[in-house]
Amino acid sequence: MTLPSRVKIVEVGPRDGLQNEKQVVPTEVKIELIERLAEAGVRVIEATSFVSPKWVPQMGDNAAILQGIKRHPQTIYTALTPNLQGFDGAVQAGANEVAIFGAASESFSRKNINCSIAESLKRFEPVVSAASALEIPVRGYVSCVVGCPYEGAIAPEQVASVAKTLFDMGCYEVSLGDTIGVGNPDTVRRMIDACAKAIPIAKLAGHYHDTYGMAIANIHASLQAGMAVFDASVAGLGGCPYAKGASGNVATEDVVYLLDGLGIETGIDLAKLAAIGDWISTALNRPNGAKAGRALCAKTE
Ligand SMILES: CC(C)(COP(=O)([O-])OP(=O)([O-])OC[C@H]1O[C@@H](n2cnc3c(N)ncnc32)[C@H](O)[C@@H]1OP(=O)([O-])[O-])[C@@H](O)C(=O)NCCC(=O)NCCSC(=O)C[C@@](C)(O)CC(=O)[O-]
Repeated sequence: MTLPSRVKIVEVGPRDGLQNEKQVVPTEVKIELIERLAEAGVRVIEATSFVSPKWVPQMGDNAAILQGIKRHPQTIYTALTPNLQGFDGAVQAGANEVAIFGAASESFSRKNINCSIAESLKRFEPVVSAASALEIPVRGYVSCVVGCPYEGAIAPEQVASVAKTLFDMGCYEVSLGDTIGVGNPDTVRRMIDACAKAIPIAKLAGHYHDTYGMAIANIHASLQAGMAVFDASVAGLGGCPYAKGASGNVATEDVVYLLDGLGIETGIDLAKLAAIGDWISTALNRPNGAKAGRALCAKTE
């Protein structure tokens, strides 16, 4: 299979990355992060989530973020919305796009959004209808697409079934989340192949956490399967509250380095991205999780 000539990167650092930070990250820092990412050429940024602040206090400043950012005219600013309450908040604050998030594991669904998979899918229906009435695109997520911290291995057919339900409901794209980063090129490829039987591969995205250092290899395997949309987090921000020692999403710098090397366009300026990763890591007082970012910054010191 020939690799795609262009890949869409969905930057999830401001949401998926920061939601796990123990310390409260000042709203101004989040806003600066989002603005700098857009300035570096990132065209889709998951800026925040409209979830219960009791569940995820770090995202409690969601409206202030969306209302406070200086917007780049070509960048889409998205937000997670688990229900109508979240959707209404996101729309009022000016989200260009929203995302609903389900799981392929019953136990994870209950821990994450306090309901079964079937209940979650029912709860998403009115969100998709309301979004469709306002012509707001909806993205779908499926978590635990390879493994679950509570249930172990997850069958590819189970992932495909949830992904297809989200797609049929009206999600324009379904992002497949290896939430705890246990996938390898083989298991990820089998999972993608099962999903691609149900949904066109062009409508699927890869969302790989890098807990065991497999994310870049999984992205390469996904490119070979024909996937051309990947979620990533600058500086590899994030972690998983359900897996001890888990690291965050694959670092955006590492993904762009790979794609640049393969001659695949992203529109993102890698040098600027590396500088952002260095800055946010310092601001959060945490190690920079981007290997390519660290190497590039070391060269300019
Ligand atoms: C889904 C709920 C809300 C259900 O939570 P619940 O407690 O079952 O909800 P409820 O409807 O019974 O409401 C309880 C309270 O929450 C409030 N509430 C209800 N909805 C909202 C809302 N939208 N915004 C703000 N507040 C809300 C509601 O108003 C009420 O407030 P009270 O009357 O007690 O004061 C909760 O479980 C929740 O917020 N979960 C969020 C979990 C989360 O954000 N997880 C991380 C994101 S998913 C992820 O990271 C995976 C992903 C996407 O990256 C892919 C991957 O890597 O796998």
